[in-house]
Parts: sequence; structure tokens; C-alpha cells
Amino acid sequence: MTEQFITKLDAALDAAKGLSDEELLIACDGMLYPSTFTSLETLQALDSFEARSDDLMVVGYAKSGTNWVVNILKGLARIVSPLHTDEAAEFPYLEFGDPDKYERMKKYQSPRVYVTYRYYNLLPKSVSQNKTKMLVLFRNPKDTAVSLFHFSNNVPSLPNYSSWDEFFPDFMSGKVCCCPYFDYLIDWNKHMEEENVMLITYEELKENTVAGVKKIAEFFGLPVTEENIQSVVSQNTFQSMKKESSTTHGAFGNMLFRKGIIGDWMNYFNEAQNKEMDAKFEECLAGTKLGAKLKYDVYCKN
Ligand SMILES: Nc1ncnc2c1ncn2[C@@H]1O[C@H](COP(=O)(O)OS(=O)(=O)O)[C@@H](OP(=O)(O)O)[C@H]1O
Repeated sequence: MTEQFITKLDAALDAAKGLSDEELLIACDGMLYPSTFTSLETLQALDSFEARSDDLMVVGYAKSGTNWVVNILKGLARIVSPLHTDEAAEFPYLEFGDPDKYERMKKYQSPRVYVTYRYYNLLPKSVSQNKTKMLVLFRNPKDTAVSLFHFSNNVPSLPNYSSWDEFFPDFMSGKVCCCPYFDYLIDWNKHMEEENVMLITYEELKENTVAGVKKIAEFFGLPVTEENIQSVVSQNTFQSMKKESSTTHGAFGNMLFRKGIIGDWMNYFNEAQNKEMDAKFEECLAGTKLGAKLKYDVYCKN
């Protein structure tokens, strides 16, 4: 299963060779997707995806730590359902893969684990119909931007930048995969109070992973013990995921597991960039519940 997943990853990276920046990205419903990982047919077929009430669904902006949280959830899923077949051959991102994947997913045993980068209004209708629970994961904008900058330069399926200074304006104006960071957070901020939505931040999880995973397990109603949580946490530290990454992700592993820390932005942002990002945060999220949860003053100020 994992071999099939790695084959798919390798094929998507390989297919990017020789493509122009324009060819690398597909625009669909105000979002940008890597063309070698998905297609317009897949994105259309996604509307028909049948979400279940017991799915473990993650929503997150790119580079928020979605692979980390998906792996944690897969660990928890295997504990509550030992026969869990694990959708290991599929891309965990709902948006990526071939159009037939949603048919295949109908056969996967509950609880299924997947992640989406989509705006709320672009989710398949079945999500609200079946009251699927959504774990929304965000990371502070400065570290998210730095992570995305490196990822864009390391992954052949995304446009390349000659420098951080060239990337920064594109991040601020939202010309990056998958959509403008601030528009995405403003959109999800409107849904934070819904009972099937729980927010967790990368920083919260990093500072106290055991407490974070406990909250996650409670939110999804997973009957796991303290010991179970402890073992899932220790199997999914950055160091262990990075060490295992060639087995779990092949060549892609090195591109995905970079530093896994809070505050790397301080090595990149100059004074003007800090001012610009601080002002944008103030304009878009200051005074909101989501803004407060991000603890911008703690994680994004010197
Ligand atoms: N276990 C664990 N602990 C802490 N941090 C981790 C972990 N796993 C992945 N990461 C870091 O998360 C960043 C990648 O985020 P995503 O998985 O959302 O990337 S992607 O959007 O799916 O490409 C990327 O962040 P940066 O290191 O800052 O680039 C990864 O290193």
C-alpha cells in the first residue's frame, strides 16, 4: 500500500520536469493546485465525495503540519479499529489523485482519515449533510510562509523562486498554492463556533503534543487511553517522522520534513516584511477569535 503511495508521489514529481510555472498550477474556484498531483476532473469529482459522520477530517492551510496531524489521526484510528485498512495507497489530501479515488474511498473502513485545503464553501455537500467533524489546523503566518517558500523551491511540482524576497510578495498577495493565507483564515474564522469544528494550532500542538492529541481524541470521540496517546505522540515526533520519511514518502520525504520548529521566520523576515505582515494580520484577524488563538504576539513578534 505504502509502495503504491510512493509510486504515485514519485510519478507526480517526475511529471513536473520541464513544465513551465504556468503549467505547474491549475486554477479552480479561486484556488491554485499543483497540476501533477490533481486535475480539473478530480476537482470536479470531489463534489460527489461522500463524507461520513465518523470520518476524521483535517482542514488546513498548506504547510500547517497537516502530514503530522494526519499521521497522528491514523495512529489513533488504528488503535480504535485494529482492522483499519488504512487508506495508505491514496494521497491523504482529498484534492489530490485521480477522479476515481472517491469511488474507491467508499470501500474504506471507518474511521477514514483525510485532509483538505479547501475553503468552507467548496467542501462537498455531504460534509454538512452528515455533520462530519472537522479539525481545523493553522500555523502562524510567518512560519507558514517560510515553510512554503522552501517547499516551493524543493518540490519540482511548484514554481521556483530565486530568493525569499521574491517569494514574499507572492505570499502576501496570495499568488501561491493553494490560496491566499489571510483569505483562507478569514473564511474559516466564520465557522469556528460550529459544533462540528475544532481549531488547533501547530504551535499549540508543538508546545504540548500530548495535551493537543488528547483534545483531538476527545473531539472525535475516540476511546483511547493515556498510554495510547503517549505512544502515538512518540511515534510522530518530528525526528521520528523525518527518520522514517524515505520509507513513508520516498524522495518526497526530504522535501516535506524540513525543520519542524516554531520561529524559523526570524531568519528570513526583514523589518519591512515584518511590518507588512503585522499590518496585514491586524487588518484581517485582530480582534477575532481565530486571531486570538494564533497568539500572534507570542509567535510572530521579536
Ligand atoms: N512531526 C512533526 N512535528 C513538527 N513539525 C512537523 C512534523 N511533521 C512535519 N512537520 C512540519 O510541518 C510542515 C509541513 O506541513 P504540511 O505537512 O502541512 O505540508 S504540506 O502542505 O502537506 O506540504 C513542515 O514545516 P517546516 O519544517 O517549517 O518546513 C514540516 O517540517
